[in-house]
Amino acid sequence: MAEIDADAGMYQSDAPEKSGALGTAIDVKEVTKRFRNTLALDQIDVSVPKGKVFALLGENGAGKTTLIRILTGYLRPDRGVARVLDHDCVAQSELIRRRIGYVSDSPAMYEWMSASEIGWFTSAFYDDAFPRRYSELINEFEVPVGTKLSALSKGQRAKVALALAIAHDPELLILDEPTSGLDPMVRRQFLESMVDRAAAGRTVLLSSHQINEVERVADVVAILHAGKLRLVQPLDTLKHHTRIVTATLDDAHVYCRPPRGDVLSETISGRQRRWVINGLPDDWRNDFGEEGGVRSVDEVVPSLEEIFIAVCASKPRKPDHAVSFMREHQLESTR
Ligand SMILES: Nc1ncnc2c1ncn2[C@@H]1O[C@H](COP(=O)(O)OP(=O)(O)OP(=O)(O)O)[C@@H](O)[C@H]1O
Repeated sequence: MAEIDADAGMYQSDAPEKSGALGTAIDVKEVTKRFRNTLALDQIDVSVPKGKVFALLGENGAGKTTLIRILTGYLRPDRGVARVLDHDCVAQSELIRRRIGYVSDSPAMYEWMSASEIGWFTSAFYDDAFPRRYSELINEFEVPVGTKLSALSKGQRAKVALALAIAHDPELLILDEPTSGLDPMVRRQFLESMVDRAAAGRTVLLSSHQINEVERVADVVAILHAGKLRLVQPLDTLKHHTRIVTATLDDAHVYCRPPRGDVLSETISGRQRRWVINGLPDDWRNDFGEEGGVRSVDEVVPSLEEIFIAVCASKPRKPDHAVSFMREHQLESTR
């Protein structure tokens, strides 16, 4: 059972123990981070259930890397609490880094080592199975093992960073733009392996600009916009309950109220009104039943990219209009 907190507009669960059968991998409460004049993160509240591929989307500068750096203990929040695998991200960052796999958007590695040497070096920090898994991954990715990292291509280096992050079979894998630099075949292979990881109960946090790829693999999607978390929803729910509704009016100058639901964006063009609406009720057409001057209405299923653009193109709204937030991955209406 869950309900909407009318003041905060956020989805609140009254049964946190039910938040995913496997528990919670990431729990962030009211996290705020400022760099001088930039509010990089503004009261972020999010919880990621274990066993899910969680995609973090946002424009350049939205705050994705800042959030990831807080989760991995490389940055302290100014306010709020972040926990990963039940450890505090400030006080227990060492523990967290042992238990997770992390690939940053610009992985720093010992350039003078070869792929096999860096695998051997890193294996000292992990279990006995690390060298075997690392070597399997490196072979699968077809990375030359004896060449110095400095002499590898960008894509080959990305593959080494990924193999190092995955080889200890972490409970949580955090990836900041993981597929940039990878060729299409490896990208596909890699993303499919993320789905397999989630099916095996592992959790994956994926920050990416490749929205079409995210759409193929994510269970839950979060959209950050200008430091605010604007939307968190299971992808199925988001796609099932978000529509582009277009109304054609008799007169271009008449006001037309949008149908019920959370209006992510509104576009006015001559006699046409176009809304991207999350949480559109099935009987939305009734909203225009008694409306004079509406000639026709139509609905289209948007792609994730269209939803993303609608969220990011609209002006930031106050928290009381924030789209539903889930603490368990079951669908609950936001209305
Ligand atoms: N160390 C820093 N010092 C000052 N400002 C910073 C610092 N790190 C991040 N910022 C600012 O915080 C905001 C969020 O940056 P962040 O790197 O988290 O965005 P992002 O969503 O990861 O962007 P991108 O998709 O371009 O990687 C930006 O305005 C950025 O300029």
